[in-house]
Amino acid sequence: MTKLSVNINKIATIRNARGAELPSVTEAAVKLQEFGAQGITIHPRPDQRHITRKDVYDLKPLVHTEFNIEGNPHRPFIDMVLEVKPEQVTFVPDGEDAITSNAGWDCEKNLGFLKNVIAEFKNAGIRTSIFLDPKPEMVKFAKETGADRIELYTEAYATHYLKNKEEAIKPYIETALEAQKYGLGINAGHDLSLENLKYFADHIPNLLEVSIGHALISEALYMGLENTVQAYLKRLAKW
Ligand SMILES: CC(=O)[C@@H](O)[C@H](O)COP(=O)(O)O
Ligand SMILES: NCC(=O)COP(=O)(O)O
Repeated sequence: MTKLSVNINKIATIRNARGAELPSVTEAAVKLQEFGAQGITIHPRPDQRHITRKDVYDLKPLVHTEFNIEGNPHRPFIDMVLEVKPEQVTFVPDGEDAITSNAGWDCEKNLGFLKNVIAEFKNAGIRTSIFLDPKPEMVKFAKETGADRIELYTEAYATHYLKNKEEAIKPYIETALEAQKYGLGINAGHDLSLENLKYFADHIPNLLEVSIGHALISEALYMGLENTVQAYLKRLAKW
């Protein structure tokens, strides 16, 4: 089964436009779980442009599904996540000024760094995942870091899906098979949508979790959050 973890960054983006509590990030997390979301993902960025540090702490007691915190493991991020103790932390090598995440890790170059960081989270009993481009040759280094899972960075798949979905999915299947060989769990995310999700989920073996935010929250403007979550769950169903 592939779990749907809803990324609520965009709820915080709208809230922050007015600086008050509308819409409420915590209420959205509660409702999304009622509507069937099997996890809540947040990606607090150093400039707190959407999710704030306060949100991270406020959400913790309200997420009874799976709490996934994503981010670049700088010291303040590491300390905060160790204190909050989510079920999963996902490391993303994003620059502070990046509009959104735009690359996976070079695990070979950053091997020592990632090993140390992952060891800290292992000691705390928090599952670790590392954001990875669809490059099969990177998987063996991802394994060496000690991570439990990889998160496939699906931006390239989403971009090329409409032009040639068979070609677009190929490197993802190859990377997933390599990850399976090394005993790594497989997550995926970035720009997945109602349109492109089913094909992805049907072709990636043992896809454990997708985290989806931008498209899901956008689609919910027209369909409502409950209908949208249900529509995503249907795309992931295997019957
Ligand atoms: C790692 C990833 O792909 C998502 O977390 C994405 O980066 C969302 O972040 P933003 O909402 O800041 O674009
Ligand atoms: N890890 C990916 C994520 O959380 C959501 O990415 P997006 O759907 O907002 O592009």
